[in-house]
Amino acid sequence: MVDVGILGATGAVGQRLIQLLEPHPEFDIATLTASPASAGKTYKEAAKWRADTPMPDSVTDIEVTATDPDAIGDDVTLLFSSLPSGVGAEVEPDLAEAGYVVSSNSSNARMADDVPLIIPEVNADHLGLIDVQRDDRGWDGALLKNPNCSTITMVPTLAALDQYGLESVRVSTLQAVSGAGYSGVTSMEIIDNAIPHIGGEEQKMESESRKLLGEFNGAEVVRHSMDVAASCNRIPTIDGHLENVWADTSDDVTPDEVSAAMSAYPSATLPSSPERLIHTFEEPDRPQPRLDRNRGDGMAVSAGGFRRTEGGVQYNCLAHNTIRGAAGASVLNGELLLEEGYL
Ligand SMILES: NC(=O)C1=CN([C@@H]2O[C@H](COP(=O)(O)OP(=O)(O)OC[C@H]3O[C@@H](n4cnc5c(N)ncnc54)[C@H](OP(=O)(O)O)[C@@H]3O)[C@@H](O)[C@H]2O)C=CC1
Ligand SMILES: N[C@@H](CC(=O)OP(=O)(O)O)C(=O)O
Repeated sequence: MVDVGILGATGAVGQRLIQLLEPHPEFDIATLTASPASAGKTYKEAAKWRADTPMPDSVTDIEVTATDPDAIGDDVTLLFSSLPSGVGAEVEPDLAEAGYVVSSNSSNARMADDVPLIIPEVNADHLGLIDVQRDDRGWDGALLKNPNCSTITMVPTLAALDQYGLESVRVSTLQAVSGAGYSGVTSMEIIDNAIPHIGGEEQKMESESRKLLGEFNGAEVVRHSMDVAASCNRIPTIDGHLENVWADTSDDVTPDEVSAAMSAYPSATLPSSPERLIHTFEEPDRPQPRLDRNRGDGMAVSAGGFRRTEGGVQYNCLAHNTIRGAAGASVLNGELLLEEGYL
């Protein structure tokens, strides 16, 4: 078993990380960190537990530490980070320099040239960028990232379509409130409403998807040439981001071929990867957040509503934003690091 720590363990994503790591076959939770206000308290004193399963007994009496290299034990090799991005930008490089391998969910440094941005089923080979990073920065540890939750939902479906020559992608999202965190959107703002703006989200979808589907040539990731434009919207669902995608391809492709290609797209064999990565539906009104977000224990992507367009195909896709889109994505990346010998 590998001793691991969770940075930002008291937050919404931190609690999901505890849910996923407590029963994990390869990882043992050894350290929990949070802000200076929580340091020194037991986890049950520091965390307002809001997850949908009880707080595991094994973490209740762990003393929460500060989030800095001196406060984290030497027995820990892997850190899962769910810090606010400003805090992540300050402390994650120090932790990697101090020898820890950091699998981070926070948005800072996702687009840095020597930081791998990984979805294991899509671009596991980009992990080789860690060797470039260690050479460049002289680190014994490492920093890798999972993408933004809306990007993770769409990219596996695009990866399945790329064989037909992806040229252009247009996407409009309907995002759940959990993506904004517990205090992110008030009930007065979102009930009986939809908010057609999520700061920075569109730019993240446009840039991260081209890095994820790019080619790693041993030195850098050459971005995919497709053109991506996004429009992001908040709606009053709790979990599960639904997205309407228009993808234009250089080759002619039928809706049936697209559905078959997504359905056949291979999953990985890591402990947290779902048996089937993309579930496809024939029913035109699926996937739906409430019905489909928990497929594959929240780690699968769903797609449906396939329709021919002038330049390619239109479809809808969905994933659980705080599992596949956040905590589960970081855990999967940790499993990949272990399998590939980076721990
Ligand atoms: N992949 C994705 O798309 C998603 C990513 N996220 C990202 O994950 C991160 C966490 O989000 P979420 O869990 O909702 O946030 P929360 O606000 O719920 O939790 C933040 C955590 O960080 C800790 N923290 C706050 N300030 C500091 C500090 N100065 N030093 C150390 N620790 C600090 C908090 O500790 P304390 O309790 O002591 O304040 C808490 O544990 C964010 O970067 C968010 O953008 C979130 C959802 C989806
Ligand atoms: N912005 C996302 C969640 C998030 O925190 O994304 P990021 O990890 O890119 O900051 C949402 O609101 O649903």
